[in-house]
Amino acid sequence: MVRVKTAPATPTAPTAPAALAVRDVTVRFAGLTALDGVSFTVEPGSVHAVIGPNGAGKSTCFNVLSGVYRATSGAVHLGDTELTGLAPHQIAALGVARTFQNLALPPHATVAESMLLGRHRLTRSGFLATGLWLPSAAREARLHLERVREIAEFIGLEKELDHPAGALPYGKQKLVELGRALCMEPQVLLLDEPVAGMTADERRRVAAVVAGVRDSLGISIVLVEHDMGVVMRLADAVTVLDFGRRIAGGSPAEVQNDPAVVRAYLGAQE
Ligand SMILES: Nc1ncnc2c1ncn2[C@@H]1O[C@H](COP(=O)(O)OP(=O)(O)OP(=O)(O)O)[C@@H](O)[C@H]1O
Repeated sequence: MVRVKTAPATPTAPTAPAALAVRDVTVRFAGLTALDGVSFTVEPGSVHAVIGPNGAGKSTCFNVLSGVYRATSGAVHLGDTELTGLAPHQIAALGVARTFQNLALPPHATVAESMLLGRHRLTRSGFLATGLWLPSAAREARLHLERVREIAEFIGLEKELDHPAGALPYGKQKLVELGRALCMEPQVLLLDEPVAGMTADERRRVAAVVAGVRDSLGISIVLVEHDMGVVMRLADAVTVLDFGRRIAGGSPAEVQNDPAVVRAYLGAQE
């Protein structure tokens, strides 16, 4: 008998704004439990911060959401679509875009070119059509560039579109990185310490852009961030981790006054 192998169904992105649900996720590295049965839900169109002292498991959580780490157990869903175990590019294609803590911009590319990289998965024309400069490819390239321009305006970088991204001040380079992620037209944006290493002015500017992404574009944001000022001002909900466990969750005001959170942070200072 000939057996016909059926390909596993390709997951499809939810069409309506969907919640990102993290359910009972555990990650173990050779004897160390970096995340221990962590659950939380990122509501559509909200900023959800994941905080905690050093080594609490924030980066591990971020890496599970973006597909860099595979959960030992538990599941992550975007709406009805399961993300657990998918590769980073598949998760990105389903509408979950990330930025990097360290800059990941190509060294000589302009701001426009760097942001265009984010359009890659939305590009229909193949390399051949683009290389031969066929009218359909030219039309498509124009549309993508228009969108890049709109997003650059949104994040306040329209004047720098033709500048080499690598020559911009650090704060603006981080905005280009955010712009590149927005160019993917995500439903969820994962931000890994977006204001780390910035001046007070740069921090304010990035915080305003992130608030705009939520308020004007309706994109959900998962924010892993050490800067409590930014977290408290921006977040709609906060999940607090300590030693890989979720020790508290709620509004910024609720977690700020939670004795378990105060203990975890005071303990971390000892
Ligand atoms: N790839 C890995 N291999 C082994 N252990 C790891 C790995 N990644 C993280 N860990 C360990 O898992 C625990 C959680 O680390 P993680 O980096 O997620 O914490 P964090 O909250 O992001 O810390 P920080 O605020 O210092 O960045 C730590 O004990 C860390 O040493």
